[in-house]
Amino acid sequence: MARGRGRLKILGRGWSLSELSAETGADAARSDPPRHRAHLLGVGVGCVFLTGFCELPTPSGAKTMASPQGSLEFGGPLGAAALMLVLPATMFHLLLVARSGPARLLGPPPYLPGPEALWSPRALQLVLAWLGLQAALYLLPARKVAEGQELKNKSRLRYPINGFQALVVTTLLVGLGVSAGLPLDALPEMLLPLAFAATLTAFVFSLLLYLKALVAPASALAPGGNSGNPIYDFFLGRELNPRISSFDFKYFCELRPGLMAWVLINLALLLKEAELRGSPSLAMWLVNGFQLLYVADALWHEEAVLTTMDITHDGFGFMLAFGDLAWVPFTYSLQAQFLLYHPQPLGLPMASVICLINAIGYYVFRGANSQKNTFRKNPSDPRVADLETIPTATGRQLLVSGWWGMVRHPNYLGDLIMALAWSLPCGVSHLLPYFYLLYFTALLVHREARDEQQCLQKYGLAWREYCKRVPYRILPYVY
Ligand SMILES: NC(=O)C1=CN([C@@H]2O[C@H](COP(=O)(O)OP(=O)(O)OC[C@H]3O[C@@H](n4cnc5c(N)ncnc54)[C@H](OP(=O)(O)O)[C@@H]3O)[C@@H](O)[C@H]2O)C=CC1
Ligand SMILES: CC(C)=CCC[C@@H](C)[C@H]1CC=C2C3=C(CC[C@@]21C)[C@@]1(C)CC[C@H](O)C(C)(C)[C@@H]1CC3
Repeated sequence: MARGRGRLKILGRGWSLSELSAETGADAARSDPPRHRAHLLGVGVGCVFLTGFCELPTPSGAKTMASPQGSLEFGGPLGAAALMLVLPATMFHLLLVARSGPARLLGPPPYLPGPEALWSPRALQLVLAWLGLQAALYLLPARKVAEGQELKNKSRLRYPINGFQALVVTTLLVGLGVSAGLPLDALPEMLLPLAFAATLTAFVFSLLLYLKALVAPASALAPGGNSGNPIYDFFLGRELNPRISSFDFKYFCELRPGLMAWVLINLALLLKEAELRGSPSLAMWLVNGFQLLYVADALWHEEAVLTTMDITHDGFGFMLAFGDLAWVPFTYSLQAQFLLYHPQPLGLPMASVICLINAIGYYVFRGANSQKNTFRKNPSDPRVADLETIPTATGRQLLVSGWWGMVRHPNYLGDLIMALAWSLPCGVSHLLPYFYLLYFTALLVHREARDEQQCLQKYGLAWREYCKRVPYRILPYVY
């Protein structure tokens, strides 16, 4: 099947963009008996179980703390262990299925990749070089230094606000690289080994973070993630704001390497499509444009991330390290991956409707997030001073009109509307491009429940009053 200058080659169990017809080592590896890989998986699972479920004593010198909820989140150690296997497995499943002919979300993967298809020293070098570049940009002088929320010891950490600047410099560097012959269009063929290298990096990084937390003072530990169970604590993360000098690992990872890698992968998929079919499709343009807007917006409003529960409440462990470094770039680019292998016709009228849906979603998302951030920074700011509020015993107030009087999480609603707009350009013939919408709904429903729990603890009766005044959580009159 040949179109444009490039060629899509069917590999029987999947699609390859390779121009070479010779069977590569990776291809050959696919015919390995799955028995061997099942054995390896078994050994991996065994290790996790051995180290985590024997209720090992708390590592010497470690300070343990009960979760403020009194119970463990994410299903405790068993849930955490399951998630540590299921999340990477899901990511690899999606990467394999997106390039397969049938592209069935719920079917089996087209083949089980062998070690040769996953492991590539070059991919690991690329991942480490990318992290190094982003770390260097993080250290550049910032236009502003922001203070985080007050910590247990009453101090506040300082954070550089130069994420957008890093995005601009990265764009310039990538542009220069591509015009000098950097083969960005080779990236789509490397997604599997890159995702594996990113997962490995996240795992090793989480291990180092876990060890670092053993010597951290008690005041530096997160409210969750310090149960004493190594599996659970490794997953959730023990230290709240792990740093070396002024370099904050969690803040760095949350916004920069993963989000920027996501749009870079999208761009590589767009370039590859242009090479194969003469020009990128309208659907590919929309997906690239919408997601670039989302990432640029996050970096432009970088300071706002300092009030999210990831920064203020959650420790930095495998969940966030893997989420930031591997899950975001390799699964959030799923729609663009799908479109490269399954081109979808999209007319202008439908494209306009989809743009409108994305614009509505963005309007709600940005409006709600900015209203809360403005209010939290300065309640007498003229843009929010007229809004109705409920006082709380902590001295802080809760908004009960404006966006936050419509539902208790209007920002989630806007985000979900955008998620729908990102899937629609992929048509309705496959469920696969709607994975993000389904996963994101589950993530936000769970996140909303965690946040409610935390707010109830923080604000007590005032929160109950807020729930009475604003009865719906995310979708008015439905949920
Ligand atoms: N794309 C992705 O993968 C993800 C995106 N997101 C997005 O990140 C953004 C941030 O989400 P998240 O950190 O979960 O939570 P929110 O930004 O919704 O923050 C929740 C906090 O806001 C404060 N708050 C709640 N209600 C009120 C009110 N009525 N008045 C004033 N303050 C209130 C409380 O904190 P306090 O009172 O202490 O200020 C509460 O803990 C969202 O837009 C979400 O959609 C989130 C997760 C994943
Ligand atoms: C399934 C899994 C591995 C879970 C880990 C969850 C993480 C992927 C997400 C937790 C909170 C996130 C946020 C964003 C990206 C996804 C993660 C890391 C975010 C940076 C996306 C851009 C937004 O504008 C945001 C800055 C508000 C947002 C913050 C939370």
